[in-house]
Amino acid sequence: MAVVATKQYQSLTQESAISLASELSLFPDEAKLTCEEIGDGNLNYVFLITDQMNGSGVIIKQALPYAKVIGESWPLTLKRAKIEASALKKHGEYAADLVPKVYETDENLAITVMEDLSHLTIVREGLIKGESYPKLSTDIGNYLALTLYHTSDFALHPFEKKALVIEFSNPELCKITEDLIFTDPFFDHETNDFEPALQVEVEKIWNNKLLKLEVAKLKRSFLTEAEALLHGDLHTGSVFASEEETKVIDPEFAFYGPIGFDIGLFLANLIVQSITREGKQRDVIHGHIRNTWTTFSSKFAGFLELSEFDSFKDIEGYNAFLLEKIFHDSLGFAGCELIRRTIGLAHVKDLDSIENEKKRILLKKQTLKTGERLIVSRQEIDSIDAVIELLGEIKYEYSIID
Ligand SMILES: Nc1ncnc2c1ncn2[C@@H]1O[C@H](COP(=O)(O)OP(=O)(O)O)[C@@H](O)[C@H]1O
Ligand SMILES: CSC[C@H]1O[C@H](OP(=O)(O)O)[C@H](O)[C@@H]1O
Repeated sequence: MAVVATKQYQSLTQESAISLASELSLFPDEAKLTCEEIGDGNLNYVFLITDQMNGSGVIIKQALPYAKVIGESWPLTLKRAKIEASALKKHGEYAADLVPKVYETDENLAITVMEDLSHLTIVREGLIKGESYPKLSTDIGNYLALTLYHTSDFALHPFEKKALVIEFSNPELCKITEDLIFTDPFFDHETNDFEPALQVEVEKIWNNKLLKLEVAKLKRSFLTEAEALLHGDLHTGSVFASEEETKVIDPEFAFYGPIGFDIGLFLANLIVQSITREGKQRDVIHGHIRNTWTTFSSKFAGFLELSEFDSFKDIEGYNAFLLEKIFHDSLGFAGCELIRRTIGLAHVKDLDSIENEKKRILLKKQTLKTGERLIVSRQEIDSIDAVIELLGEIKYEYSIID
């Protein structure tokens, strides 16, 4: 719904965000509103408007006509705001408790007005501090099964599914992923960003023909397999949580793509945490890795058995084939995410905030190696326990850092 249809796009300030909140009657007349821009992501403004009378708040997220982290030299479509709001609503139809409520949207202003989740913590930040989120992997496993199944050909009439593929066509944001995850890190490209101490490892990646062949296959899958409406950027910075709640935010990269992509990105960001931890601290992350996959796969398998639109659902072996394909795809996509978060344009705080240089470089090398192994060996890795075993092999080298 266009709430202020006559408005031309202008980027909001803290003052104009408050005026907009009043204009949209988001608060009672007597409210005393304050505003803070809290966006720490790469692309958008996020304004938190709070009523000082009772502490209640709303979020106004606004897309800029360029990528915030780069500046005006990287123009970017404002349509991403509509995609994000529509994806939140579509995923909310199936996983209402796991996404923020959307109150208003306005395409001209490229804004989404949504539920304030400030009582929760961004999972990446919390995990770095050692906080634990007991429900995280069950909730994300369920979110993945619910959103990916219910937007797929298994659950939708073919006409409805293809209409959604059109609605969620998101070429500019997909191009970012195609470049930053599936291409640039594997070539000597100007967007790459890594410490000189990684030069030898990076050049090995650039010269690894077998690795590049497998990345090419994964990129092709991303480009061509319109399996389900993906979140499109499901890293631990896109998840808010507490001990009781989990909410997935920021689906502006949503589009119809391969199911394993969302799973792989989430697993990769857990794997980064595993790599940065020692001893027993790793077990909780390994538990989340295992439980994300087992929750997703058991729920998704159950849904497949009930599919209204899959004529082959009772053919022996077919559902097992689907789950195996999703698993191997997920591992490959996880590998690409691990490599791009280490040497590509957009890094992760889990690794970059490690102050001890020797340790940081060693862990980045481990991350690159793990990414490479997941990509190249994904078809041979036959269970989530085998992934955890592979992570366990890192322990020995890790113990020689200090
Ligand atoms: N609904 C929300 N409630 C509270 N804070 C939010 C909400 N959405 C985003 N934020 C804050 O803004 C930050 C950036 O949001 P995000 O959607 O990830 O932006 P970007 O698209 O720029 O990556 C988040 O890390 C979080 O701190
Ligand atoms: C210049 S976009 C880089 C990177 O940023 C996005 O993440 P987020 O919006 O969560 O900060 C996405 O991962 C892109 O690949």
